[in-house]
Amino acid sequence: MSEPNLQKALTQSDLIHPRSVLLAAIERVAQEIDAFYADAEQPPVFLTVLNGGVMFSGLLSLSLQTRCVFDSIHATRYRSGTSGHEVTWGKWAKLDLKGRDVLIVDDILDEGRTLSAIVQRCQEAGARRVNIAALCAKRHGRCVPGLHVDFVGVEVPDRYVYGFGMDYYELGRNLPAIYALKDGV
Ligand SMILES: O=P(O)(O)OC[C@H]1O[C@H](OP(=O)(O)OP(=O)(O)O)[C@H](O)[C@@H]1O
Ligand code: HPA
Repeated sequence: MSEPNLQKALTQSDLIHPRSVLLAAIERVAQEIDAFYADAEQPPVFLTVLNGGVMFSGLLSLSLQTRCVFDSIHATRYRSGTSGHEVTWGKWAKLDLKGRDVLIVDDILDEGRTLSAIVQRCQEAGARRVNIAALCAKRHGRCVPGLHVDFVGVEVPDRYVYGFGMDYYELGRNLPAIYALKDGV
């Protein structure tokens, strides 16, 4: 493949969700999460999934009333490209998750393999309760059966999406909106 070109990709993409829509969705998700943890006995572990979850995580955390403790992990399946492979682990949480409520915060639910693997590792680490917040969820029928995402910001079409944390060959993560490559690009 030739050198990835973000400007060219943008001409071959559609704007799916502008910043204003995403910020409103994040506010709503924050309220849902606050209601969910209203009776929690201990601060949940707010577990950001690097790299793509960073923008969502930062904005969401600033809108939450819930007192949390913060940690992060890195799991990747797309390895800077646009198609998935097996899950590869970068860093794991520093906090001990045993007996804790864990809120996994990621940018996208696509086929759900990454989030399934993270949930399983949290459970193996002894987490008491594991929940998931995703900025967006892709509309298709290929998601891992049984995976439940508790809090979803917006839906996106079944095309490669980028922006607002998600990359186009590592470019475009700081675009303040979500774009989708047109079919066939
Ligand atoms: O539902 P799935 O099909 O498993 O895909 C979703 C995962 O893919 C993305 O990560 P990616 O591998 O692109 O890593 P990155 O966040 O470091 O870019 C995203 O952040 C999710 O973790
Ligand atoms: O469409 C996508 N865009 C960015 N990252 C992703 N990870 C899974 N699917 C996607």
